[in-house]
Amino acid sequence: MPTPMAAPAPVAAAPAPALPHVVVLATGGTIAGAGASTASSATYQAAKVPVEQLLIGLPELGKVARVSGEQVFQIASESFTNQHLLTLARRVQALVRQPDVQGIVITHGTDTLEETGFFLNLVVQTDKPIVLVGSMRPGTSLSADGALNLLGAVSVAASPDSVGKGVLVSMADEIHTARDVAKLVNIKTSAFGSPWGPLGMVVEGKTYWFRAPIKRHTSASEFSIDRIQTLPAVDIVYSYGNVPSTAIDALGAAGVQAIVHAGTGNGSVADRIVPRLNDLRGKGVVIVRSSRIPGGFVLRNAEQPDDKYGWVVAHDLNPQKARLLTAVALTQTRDTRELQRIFWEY
Ligand SMILES: NC(=O)C[C@H](N)C(=O)O
Repeated sequence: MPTPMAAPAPVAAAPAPALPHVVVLATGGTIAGAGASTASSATYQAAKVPVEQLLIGLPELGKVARVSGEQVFQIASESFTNQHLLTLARRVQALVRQPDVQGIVITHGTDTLEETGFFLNLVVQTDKPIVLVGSMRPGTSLSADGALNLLGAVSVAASPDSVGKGVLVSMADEIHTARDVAKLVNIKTSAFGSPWGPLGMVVEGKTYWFRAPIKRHTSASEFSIDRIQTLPAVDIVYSYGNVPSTAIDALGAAGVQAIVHAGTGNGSVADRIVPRLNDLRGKGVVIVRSSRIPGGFVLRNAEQPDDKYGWVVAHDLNPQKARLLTAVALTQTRDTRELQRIFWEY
């Protein structure tokens, strides 16, 4: 007769690990937009839907994180100012200092999303994930992209694998470093790209990584929002055939601290513009030579004798990112060698 088997000892179910707490900071944009009909995919009002509604409409978020929301602004991103950047960075810095917060998601209009992301990458001191996300279609549209993008961004912010990778941008299933990414296409939902490729992908709430950022950011940055009260005036002039010096002269008269020249090709500068920039350089204005071409990078002392003129080159940063790095760097130094070191390192 077989001996009866002892009844298995009851196994106490291991308590499920607590989901990470991710704070969604909402700033507006199309991801909070509303159109008149489901056919309105490009005609709509941005910055209409409050953060509570965005989160309630996406119960799937509860499977990847404990999510709380906060409305920081409700604006279209083309209307962001330096003051908005400073206010947002201070709020993000305060939140990442809280031990009960594991990650931050920022919903943002796509038009200047890359600028805000890069600014935060430079000045927020943390290893915790900070992820920016937007959408190209309002939530009222057929095939709206915001909900899946938001779920992806919260998943990235909640993932331990995102720790220490700096500020990220999650759009259309891709994960980019905010340092590299730019809006390259309008209208299409695959609007964002990085000249050196995305870092990874987020699919069904799981992240897949293929590379990591090499440039200095967040906790390895020498800059801190705690030490920045205001940003100095730094503006961009765009170059093209037949370009006059009108814009440069006006910026000089307005007293800007630095001019980012969005040059043609390898940051080339028209012969009649060079002396105008050097006049301003002589008065202490910092000149940063960048390029209007997405991809590639500006070589020092190619096209123009940067050493002789005391100009700085923007490396591979697009003009709008070069503006931000110049402004942040100018809060610490006006020395052009130091500024150039900063452009190589960030
Ligand atoms: N797709 C968008 O979000 C565009 C909008 N104009 C914004 O940047 O706020």
